[in-house]
Amino acid sequence: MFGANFLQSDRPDMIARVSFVTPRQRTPLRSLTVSFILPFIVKYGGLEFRDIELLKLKYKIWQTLEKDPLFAHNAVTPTVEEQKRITQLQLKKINDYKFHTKEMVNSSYSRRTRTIMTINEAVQSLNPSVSVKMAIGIYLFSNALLSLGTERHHKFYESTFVERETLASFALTEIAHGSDARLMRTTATYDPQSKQFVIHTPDFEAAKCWVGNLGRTCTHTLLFAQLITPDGTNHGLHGFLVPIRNPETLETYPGLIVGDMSEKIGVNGIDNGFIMFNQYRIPRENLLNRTADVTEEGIYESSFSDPSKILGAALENLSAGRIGIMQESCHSIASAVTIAIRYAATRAQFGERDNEISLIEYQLHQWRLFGYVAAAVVFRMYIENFSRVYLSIVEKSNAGMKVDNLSEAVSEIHAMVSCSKPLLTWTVLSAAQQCREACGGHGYLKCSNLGDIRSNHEATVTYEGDNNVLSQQTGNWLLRQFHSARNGGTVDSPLNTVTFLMDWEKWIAVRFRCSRTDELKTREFITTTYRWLICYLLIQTHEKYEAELAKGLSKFEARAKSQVYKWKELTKTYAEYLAIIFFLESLDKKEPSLQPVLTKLFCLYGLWSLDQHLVELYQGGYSQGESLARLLREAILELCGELKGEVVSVVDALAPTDFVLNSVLGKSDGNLYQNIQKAFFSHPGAFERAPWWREVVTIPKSKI
Ligand SMILES: Cc1cc2nc3c(=O)[nH]c(=O)nc-3n(C[C@H](O)[C@H](O)[C@H](O)COP(=O)(O)OP(=O)(O)OC[C@H]3O[C@@H](n4cnc5c(N)ncnc54)[C@H](O)[C@@H]3O)c2cc1C
Repeated sequence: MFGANFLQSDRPDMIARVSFVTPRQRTPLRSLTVSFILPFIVKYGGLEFRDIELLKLKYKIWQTLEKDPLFAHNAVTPTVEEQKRITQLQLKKINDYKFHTKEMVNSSYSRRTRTIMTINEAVQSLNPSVSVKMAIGIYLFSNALLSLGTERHHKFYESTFVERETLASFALTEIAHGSDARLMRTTATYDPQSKQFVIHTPDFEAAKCWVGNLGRTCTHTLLFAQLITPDGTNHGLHGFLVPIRNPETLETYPGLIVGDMSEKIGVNGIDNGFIMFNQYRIPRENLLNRTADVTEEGIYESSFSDPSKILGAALENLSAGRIGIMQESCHSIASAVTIAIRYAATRAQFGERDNEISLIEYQLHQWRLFGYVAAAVVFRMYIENFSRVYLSIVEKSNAGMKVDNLSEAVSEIHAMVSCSKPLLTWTVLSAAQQCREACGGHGYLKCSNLGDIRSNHEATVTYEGDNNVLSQQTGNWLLRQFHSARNGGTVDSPLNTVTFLMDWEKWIAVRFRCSRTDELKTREFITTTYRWLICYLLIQTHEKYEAELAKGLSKFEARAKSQVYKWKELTKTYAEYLAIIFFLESLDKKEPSLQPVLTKLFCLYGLWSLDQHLVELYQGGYSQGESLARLLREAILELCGELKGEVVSVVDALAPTDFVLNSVLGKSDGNLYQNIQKAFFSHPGAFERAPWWREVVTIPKSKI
């Protein structure tokens, strides 16, 4: 049995033998290696033994939903309205299945969150719209109630997270302001007479928009508005719990103009909406008041009595959603490369003397795809390892336990997430495109699923922080650390990601000295080169920024003028370095038999990524002459060749079940052409005369 189906293997007698399937053999892919794959999935799929329960949960969800007709795949894209209806019904059904058991609800923060992430991942790979609906409408909202609200909001937490009776939304973005949240113009003015907040939208430019679940379905929203007290003081953006619709009729309340944003270029199951408030009143208690409150009389009070808890809460709100996006991205890239690699293993084109060979035999095809397979593996282990670290810090902080250097850890995690979400989401987007092209014309079929994977993933580069804007925050943090190290101060890096900057002079003095490709295919070469690159880009970015300031520009202008080739390159490089070091930490804990293939994948990812930085490596004098570029590229091609025999098993270990993968080109049975034929022949109306034929033919006039 392949990949994800291993829990129900029907061939326990299979022998571990990683073989390469040529079209001549056309052995079903199914016959490869169970005993190789089983430990590979359990261990290498980012799952330690103690996570087996989560893995079982994921399969339970997939198997349950596969049997439910509501989750059957459509051969034809339904209308936008129908997609919204099905998505909402699917969400309701998932809630009814109660995958979120009572035990899970009452478990530790870390356990609970990892279970939620597992449920979300399982659902995302089937219908991303449902998982986004769930992530915003249930998890983000209930998390925000816990971290920004107090006891008085607990009943909403119960009805959303536990009972699943409330579906919410998250309203921050406005028509005229998205990335720059400070300038949002929706106001919440306190009225001491009625003890209510009056929410108001001054004009259409201040209408909240893009709000997922708002267009048709949510009953409440978590609204961010400028809090204004009766003395006219604006206290900045605060979170409010705002009722939107009658839960029994789904009619919007008077005082609101709510609309659906119509068709998007992906995730059309989500009803993104816009809203304008006309002096709309909500009770004073609906302010989420953990960090600040307004008294009945209208006095603003800030309650930063326990800063460590507040920081922990802030960390959770900022980062948890983005970590969720990264986990979902790991699933999307795994599905995309599974389809393309299985296709490449079974599809043959050209050859000498009529001996056709599989696409996977072509070096060009390997080079196009294997880097993304390596990225899929490295990212999964990175995010798994990083989530663990992150959740344990938040858990300790929320439990009031002492966390060393909490505020520094919060800043470091924020910097890490702010560049990693861009790296992962962008890489997955280009992987989906490359995989689509690697499957040729058949990849363009809807039933390949590559188009849906690509379009549904695309919005992740924009939401929860536009990638280009978000990653600038990483640059701020990195430059601060570098500035301190350069001036003899300390580097605040409790997670140890840039402690090496304390020795920046040592790292920047390193020079390329290799003469054989073997020397490049090592963790030492890859990590050392990345450290050199980060130091070099820090110096370059710092100097550029200082030069712009020296010209008389403001800090804002100087920062804007230092983005291209400097700041942006720096944050991307740091994100790749993070993936590498977190992967290596996990690798060392894996079973020895898995380490050779994982090491090859690691080296391929590292060198494939460094290939994109050759300009800086030469520009900064890390190497002179042709040998660095030549050896690096030779090493990449060697690794592609070395991985050719193992890559099918690697994607089998990454792949979800066939039902979830939902691709005619990527089925695990390897019967590519039979599966395409089945899809063509079963397509509704495939063999029928066009129903509109009369409109297009010219009937010859009778000559009689
Ligand atoms: C499918 C989807 C779902 C969404 N769901 C929600 C939701 O539920 N709730 C919600 O509140 N919002 C939601 N959003 C909105 C989303 O969060 C915003 O679109 C995002 O924050 C970017 O803001 P913007 O669209 O205003 O882009 P802008 O901020 O206007 O950016 C436009 C472009 O300008 C660039 N740019 C901006 N500033 C700079 C700068 N300083 N330097 C260089 N370049 C810059 C950006 O990189 C971007 O490419 C959703 C969006 C989408 C697409």
